[in-house]
Amino acid sequence: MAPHLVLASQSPRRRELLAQLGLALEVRPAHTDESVRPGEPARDYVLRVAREKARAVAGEIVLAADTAVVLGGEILGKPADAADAARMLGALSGTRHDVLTAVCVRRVSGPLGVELDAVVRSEVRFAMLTPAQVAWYVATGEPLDKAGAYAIQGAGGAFVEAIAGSVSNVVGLPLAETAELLRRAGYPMPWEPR
Ligand SMILES: Cc1cn([C@H]2C[C@H](O)[C@@H](COP(=O)(O)OP(=O)(O)OP(=O)(O)O)O2)c(=O)[nH]c1=O
Repeated sequence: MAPHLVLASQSPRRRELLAQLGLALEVRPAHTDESVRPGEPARDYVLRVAREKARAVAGEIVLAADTAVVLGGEILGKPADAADAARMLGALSGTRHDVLTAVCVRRVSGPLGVELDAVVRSEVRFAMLTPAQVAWYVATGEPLDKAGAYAIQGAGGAFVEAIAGSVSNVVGLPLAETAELLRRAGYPMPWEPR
């Protein structure tokens, strides 16, 4: 029988991405402080937060992730409010940014205790946005719970001119790398022979 898999995330996107693989899991959101430390590089930040989320929740195998949009070294997390969302979208307009997602898989039971992680980077090129586009998009409410104030899988997809790298990574969970971490942690992936 497959070990009990816990997703330490409140994000419906992450749950849906794992559901695409047909994995049975339980959701137990982790409530951790997501503030950036002064001078903390983006890579270190997402990795630290993903590890903290994975360590905050009990389970046989615990999976957690953290996503940040990085624009010229500045980490854009989830916007504080509508004005902050408009500011972020204005900054992303007509330029390229990175999306970093850190994934942490923890297996704590028995002698097989392991903690595995990966940081995946995708590059996104945004169209030049008009003030009307920004105002309309912020009013949809979609940006408010998204890193960098947009959702590539939603209406925000209309602003994305090009992407290099993993699409699922931008949505919040890089599926290829996540499957590999789970496999390495001893989770039987559905395509492996029994
Ligand atoms: C850039 C981008 C981000 N996002 C989302 C993914 C994440 O849910 C969110 C980034 O916030 P996170 O803090 O990584 O995740 P979360 O607070 O939603 O969930 P939890 O901490 O419980 O795991 O932004 C999209 O859905 N689409 C996008 O295109």
